[in-house]
Amino acid sequence: MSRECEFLVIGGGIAGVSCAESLAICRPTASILLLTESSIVKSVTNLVPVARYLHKFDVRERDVSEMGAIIETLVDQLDHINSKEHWIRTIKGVVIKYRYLCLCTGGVPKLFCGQVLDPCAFGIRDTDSVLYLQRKLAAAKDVLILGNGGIASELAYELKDVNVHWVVKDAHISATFVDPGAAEFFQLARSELDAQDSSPVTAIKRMRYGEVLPKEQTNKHGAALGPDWHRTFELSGAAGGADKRLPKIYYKSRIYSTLELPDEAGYEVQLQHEDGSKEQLTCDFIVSATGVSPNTFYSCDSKLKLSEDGGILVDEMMRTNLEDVYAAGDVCTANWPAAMHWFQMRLWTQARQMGSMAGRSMAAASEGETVYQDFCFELFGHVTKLFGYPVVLLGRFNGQDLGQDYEILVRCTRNKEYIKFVLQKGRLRGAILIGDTDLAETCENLILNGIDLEPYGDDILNPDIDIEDYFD
Ligand SMILES: Cc1cc2nc3c(=O)[nH]c(=O)nc-3n(C[C@H](O)[C@H](O)[C@H](O)COP(=O)(O)OP(=O)(O)OC[C@H]3O[C@@H](n4cnc5c(N)ncnc54)[C@H](O)[C@@H]3O)c2cc1C
Ligand SMILES: NC(=O)C1=CN([C@@H]2O[C@H](COP(=O)(O)OP(=O)(O)OC[C@H]3O[C@@H](n4cnc5c(N)ncnc54)[C@H](OP(=O)(O)O)[C@@H]3O)[C@@H](O)[C@H]2O)C=CC1
Repeated sequence: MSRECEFLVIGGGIAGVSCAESLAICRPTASILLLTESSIVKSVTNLVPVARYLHKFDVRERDVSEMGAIIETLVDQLDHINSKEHWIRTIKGVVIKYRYLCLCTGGVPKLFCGQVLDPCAFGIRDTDSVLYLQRKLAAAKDVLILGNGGIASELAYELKDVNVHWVVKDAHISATFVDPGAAEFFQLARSELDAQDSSPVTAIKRMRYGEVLPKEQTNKHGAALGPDWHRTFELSGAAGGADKRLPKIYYKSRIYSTLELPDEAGYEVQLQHEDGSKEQLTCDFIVSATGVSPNTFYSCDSKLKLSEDGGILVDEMMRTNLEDVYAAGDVCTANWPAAMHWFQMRLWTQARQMGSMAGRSMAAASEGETVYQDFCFELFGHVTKLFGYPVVLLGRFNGQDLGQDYEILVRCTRNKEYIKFVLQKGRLRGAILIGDTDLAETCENLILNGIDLEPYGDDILNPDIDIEDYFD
């Protein structure tokens, strides 16, 4: 069987859907085909500006058949690309000729034990993997969570009726997103508010995953989960007792070895601490929340250039090294001269921005027009929720790539807000805003305009001075 289209987009995650939607806007009469493994696709909805270039949005799950009249869809799996002759073949043997191809095949969990299937460890990516976690949890008393990023930070405090052993290689929690000060702010808030038996009151309304649960037969290899996914699933263990316990955190530690115990008694895990000492614990299983590897499990007639992290290298127009082949989202690695305030992180926002950029870029190429890179790639911005608090991360919020040559200014009000400014030569280079600070737009302006803040000294974060009025 064979098909033909002008634009072929692979992947029904945020990147693929944003790419197809942007093509449908730019080239409404062209034939656009979205090929995806799972019949549930994700798209952005309720886009709300938090600042001029920073948005928060919900992610909607819908059946691929609801994609609209302009975008054709096919549920199947990409198997092989023939870039010279401009066709691909799917696992089911369908050959699709294309003029332009965009690869948005996302990522897979990067396990600490490599990609080898290990019965004691698994990662979380899609609905399937959470259902697996749920089943394992039902009989578990002790769970080890390895990693210090988004998933570990969410899971460590969300599991109920189970002893959580959280192993992090840093000296503080949630190191991917925050600094030690903010980590302490979260931990204090968590223990104090848990003790009062109330959660921090923050209501960012977002769609919860599973509101549209994939049908059993189409459930495999779906797109990545996202905000609030853990609230949709009952994640309770079998330890009984107190409903929620604080996790036991092992700082500056790594897994040294694992050993399966007889009679399904779980695993004996040896941790190695930074000082070389070892510690032993027993757990039922390990959640390896140790990052993402780009998903490029398909063959190609010519070599796709990959970066060290396995991502498909793309230029500022989202073009790969192969003619008329583009890539976007978690599967790609940005390979253009980075703007002063932007860097890549595998996040929803960037999957959406890259997908849209790829769509615009392919549409322009098809009409012989020139487009320029979107302004969103000038400034890193991430809006999320951690430990119940709204979090905005801007620019080089943790001093990324600034070496030692920067200062930080912090304002913290216990259980309410944590504000950190990263300043270099008097200019704001990044910010962490936790709580309802209303400072996102001001910080965005200060970073982009590069205003010299030296004359204001520490007053810049003086609670009695309204810096919003000062600079807006
Ligand atoms: C548990 C979890 C929580 C997260 N929370 C947040 C958050 O709060 N905020 C945030 O910004 N980011 C979050 N992320 C990250 C975010 O979800 C991803 O960065 C984003 O979804 C990536 O989108 P994508 O379209 O590139 O990839 P994916 O969402 O992985 O989509 C890839 C698509 O490609 C399809 N596919 C793969 N291979 C093939 C093939 N060979 N043939 C056909 N189709 C194929 C898949 O079925 C899927 O539809 C979270 C991730 C996880 C796992
Ligand atoms: N709220 C949000 O925005 C959320 C975002 N996500 C996103 O989903 C994706 C997957 O999340 P996640 O798996 O948490 O990935 P992250 O990239 O967020 O975090 C991975 C963590 O694991 C650490 N790590 C890597 N390898 C090892 C190892 N062998 N042993 C111990 N620690 C290790 C990393 O340290 P180091 O960085 O030093 O290598 C890092 O702290 C990410 O793109 C993440 O950004 C997920 C959940 C929530």
